[in-house]
Amino acid sequence: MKIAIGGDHAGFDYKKEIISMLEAQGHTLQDFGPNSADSVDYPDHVHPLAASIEKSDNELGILICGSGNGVAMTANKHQGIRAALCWQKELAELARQHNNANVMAIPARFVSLDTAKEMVSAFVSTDFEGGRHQNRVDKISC
Ligand SMILES: O=C(CO)[C@H](O)[C@H](O)[C@H](O)COP(=O)(O)O
Repeated sequence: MKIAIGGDHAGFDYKKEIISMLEAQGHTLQDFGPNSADSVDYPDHVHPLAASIEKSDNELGILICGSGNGVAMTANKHQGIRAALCWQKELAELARQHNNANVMAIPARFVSLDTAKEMVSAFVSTDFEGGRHQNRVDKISC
């Protein structure tokens, strides 16, 4: 699967580890940065990531920052994005199963690297259930 990844300086260390894990799982990663732990403004990295998913260059997106809030707020400004803030595996699964989330936001300063990896593996391997959920997801885009 083609996956976009990005965030800000607070998620830089986790981003490296998650890229390695996903590539080992056979996925193709497009890294939207940042490329160091130097302080950055997350919208500069989130908007192009979100756009790449909207035009189907990538299927899913992973965003990593300190709290997860700013990257999620930014990504959800894009009509074709459904970004979910997740902090445990079950939320990552439900974001895909019930909400057909195409982006997951990870709060790196509040979850362990192992939890982040577990969430990402769950997110990219869980399918949308459709059915009753499809009607609800269709109504998100007012
Ligand atoms: O919401 C945020 C960005 O999506 C994060 O929590 C940021 O990583 C955080 O605001 C960065 O704070 P810093 O003091 O500038 O490192």
